[in-house]
Amino acid sequence: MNPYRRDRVDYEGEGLSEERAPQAPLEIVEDWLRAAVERQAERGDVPEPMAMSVATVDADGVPDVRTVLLRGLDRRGPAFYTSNRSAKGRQLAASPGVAASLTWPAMFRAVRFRGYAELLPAEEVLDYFRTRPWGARISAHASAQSEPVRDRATLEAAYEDAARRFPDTGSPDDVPVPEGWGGYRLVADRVELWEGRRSRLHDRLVWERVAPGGLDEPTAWSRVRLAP
Ligand SMILES: Cc1cc2nc3c(=O)[nH]c(=O)nc-3n(C[C@H](O)[C@H](O)[C@H](O)COP(=O)(O)O)c2cc1C
Repeated sequence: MNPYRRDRVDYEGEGLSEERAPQAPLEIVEDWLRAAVERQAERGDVPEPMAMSVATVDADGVPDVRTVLLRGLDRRGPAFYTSNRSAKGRQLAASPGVAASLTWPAMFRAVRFRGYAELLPAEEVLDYFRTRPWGARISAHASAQSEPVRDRATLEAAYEDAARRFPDTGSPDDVPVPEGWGGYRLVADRVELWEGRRSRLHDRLVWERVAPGGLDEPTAWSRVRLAP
């Protein structure tokens, strides 16, 4: 038996109706993120509820994708932190089009964004960097993300070197933000909510931007149901 075809789970999402969906997407996206976090706390079957796949395109127009953590969401869009000099950073600098999705299989739910990426301002980056544990802040110095490293020992030596330069004093300011470390906000023009239903007859509601405005502004969005 082909192992990729063995399991067939019928999705039993509670359903996504136009009546219960707001005219602008922010509120329902926030509700779903909150529900995913609560579900993980209660039942433990949604690990890393903020894990978000982020797709970019390279200079040849070939797509790339990787997982990051959604670390902010407001009327402007979802935000994540990373190295701006990484592969994704270089791709976004050349071509800011970006797509992202969060999937919570245990809840039969997914959220999808399309739009363009803008760099997060330095003060937002600093605010977030200060909340990271000391070791994670040190690793940001030790790792030239997406660059080749000779071996694990080289990486660990770079960590030890950064740890000596910026000792742990217990202060959030003991490690500076590394040059080139930052993040992006996905300014969305399209937001989709997907909920799995019986017999693959799923629900899809899509909000498409029709005017300038935040994810919370009803006049900026037109909503449509798509066939699953
Ligand atoms: C669950 C999970 C969370 C991750 N979170 C982040 C993140 O928030 N920021 C980040 O730069 N990389 C994160 N990574 C690593 C990325 O997937 C990726 O390896 C890294 O960003 C380099 O990607 P790039 O070479 O395409 O730029 C995470 C990986 C996983 C599996």
